[in-house]
Amino acid sequence: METDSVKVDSSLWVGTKRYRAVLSGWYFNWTELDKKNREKKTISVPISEVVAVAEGKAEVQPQKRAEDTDRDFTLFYVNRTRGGKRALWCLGRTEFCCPSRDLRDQWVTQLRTALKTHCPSRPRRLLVFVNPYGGKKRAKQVYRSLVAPLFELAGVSTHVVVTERANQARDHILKKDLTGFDGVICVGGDGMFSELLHGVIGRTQQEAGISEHDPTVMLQSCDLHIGIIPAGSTDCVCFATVGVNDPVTSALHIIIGDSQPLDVCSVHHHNTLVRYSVSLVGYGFYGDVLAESERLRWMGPLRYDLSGCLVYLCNRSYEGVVQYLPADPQLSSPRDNMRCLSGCRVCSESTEMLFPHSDSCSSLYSRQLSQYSIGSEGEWMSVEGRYRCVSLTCMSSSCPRSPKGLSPAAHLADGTGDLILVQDTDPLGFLTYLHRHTTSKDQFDLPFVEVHRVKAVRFTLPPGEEDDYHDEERERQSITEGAQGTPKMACNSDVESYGDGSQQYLAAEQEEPGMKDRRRKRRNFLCGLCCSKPPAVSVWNCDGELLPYTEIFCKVHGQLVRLFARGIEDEEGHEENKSCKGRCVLH
Ligand SMILES: Nc1ncnc2c1ncn2[C@@H]1O[C@H](COP(=O)(O)OP(=O)(O)OP(=O)(O)O)[C@@H](O)[C@H]1O
Repeated sequence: METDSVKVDSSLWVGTKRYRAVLSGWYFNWTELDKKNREKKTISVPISEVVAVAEGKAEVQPQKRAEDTDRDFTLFYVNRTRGGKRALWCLGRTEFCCPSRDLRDQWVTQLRTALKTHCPSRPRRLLVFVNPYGGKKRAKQVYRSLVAPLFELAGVSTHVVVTERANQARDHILKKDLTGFDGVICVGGDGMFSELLHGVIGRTQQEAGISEHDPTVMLQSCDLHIGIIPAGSTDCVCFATVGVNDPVTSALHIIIGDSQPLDVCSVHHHNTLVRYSVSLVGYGFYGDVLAESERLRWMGPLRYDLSGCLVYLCNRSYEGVVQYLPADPQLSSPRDNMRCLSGCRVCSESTEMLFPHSDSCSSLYSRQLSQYSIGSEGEWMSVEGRYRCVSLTCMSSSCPRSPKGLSPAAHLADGTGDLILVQDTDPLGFLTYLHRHTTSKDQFDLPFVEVHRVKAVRFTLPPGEEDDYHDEERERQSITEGAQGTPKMACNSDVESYGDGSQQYLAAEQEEPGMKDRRRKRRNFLCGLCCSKPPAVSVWNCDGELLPYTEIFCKVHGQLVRLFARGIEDEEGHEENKSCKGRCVLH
């Protein structure tokens, strides 16, 4: 213990037990004392994980009760419990009784001062978007009963918008005055997160005067943090960045101002930005499953299982040419078994490479790295084949069903993505590949699977296939046009312009009728169990949205956005782990 930094040290009572309490440096500790003043068990709470300090015997809403007994104060803090194998966070609460009122006041003042000093980056004001129709339609209730009371307790003020239409949150962030907000929060699923992601990135580029349509441009990193309160039917981004899908855990990460940088992949078709992705850009199996599940939307979350089975039974594979720009293999590899956990060493070293000129990156190591990166983009590789699926992911994409995820050793913030190529194989082989996502077996240890750590990927159709593709696309478009007039595709005429800079392909409400037709058409396009003519092309699944293009260019933008999260804590609930020597410089 650093005795010179001790702020307060006194005896306190918790219930009938006497403790020695010490506030020193970054920690508040209380140690039980027996009748002979011998020290027993110590409880230690980092100041960074203190949620609030209240005078008297206080309780969190909705049973709020604040008895201002002269000599008591209540400490609220992050407490870890077990939710299966994962660490859930809940609100810890301890009432302390001091020998005098003066001492109580001294404790409260010093604890609050320590909070201000050690936690300057906590959010004070948040813009919250609640999707009342996401998941099981419980988002409003989840927010009201589990999250809002915690924000109030911690003194975080909020402006809450209950959305009335798709893309309202994105448009709000792109167009409205956000002065004074420290972050934007979604209460919903991955679709809502994607809205916030597009809004925050678009707005930042708009303010920086950067064109998002230029696939070669270096995008500006976003300062406005994004928080996710999971309340959707798919909450993969939350699971992969926090480790659990639990509204209280997420709310506590937001309150204490955790900050997790996140790589984002931009997807372009020629010179048009199509979408941003953080978890999956997938062609073949994953695209077909999404297309089929859209058709079965009326079934609710069950549709994913059914469409997965149907598409698996269809046994399809597709031709494609995949070009990729490999990442530096000396830093990490998708098969090195280094899971990206909280405080990840690979991510923190990558920060120095991604931002070599920032103040925190002036080490000799970073200067060498920046020399390495300048003018040495690396050589593009090219492979052509017939694939069951082609997937690019910027994170492990773990979820409750697949705790290891699509690429178990992928990193959240190293500026790379993992490209997984599953060549055409027999149905049993492909089933083995899929099944291994749910077991501890290595899904890449199969002869028909390749995985590469990459910075960019380009997908095109082989020369002969293009004609088939254009025939199918023309056929689809003529049907769409017949019903709707001009088809809604991400061409320049569909691009909305905001102010002087940012342009985004605005997907949902405008595009919805056209997309619906294309999806309706895909009922034929998806062949069923006994198709006479298998389709020549699949469709891209980009974080749960169908893309209207087959030929795309994807580029990974390192640490483009920041989430109120800290990555997955290891099984012991500690930040230090095999791949991390300490708290990451990113946090
Ligand atoms: N008020 C609203 N009405 C209709 N759609 C909305 C509304 N608010 C948001 N949305 C859209 O609903 C979609 C799904 O929402 P969300 O991700 O919260 O739930 P989900 O259940 O996980 O989604 P999915 O049904 O795709 O699995 C989002 O893409 C979002 O754009």
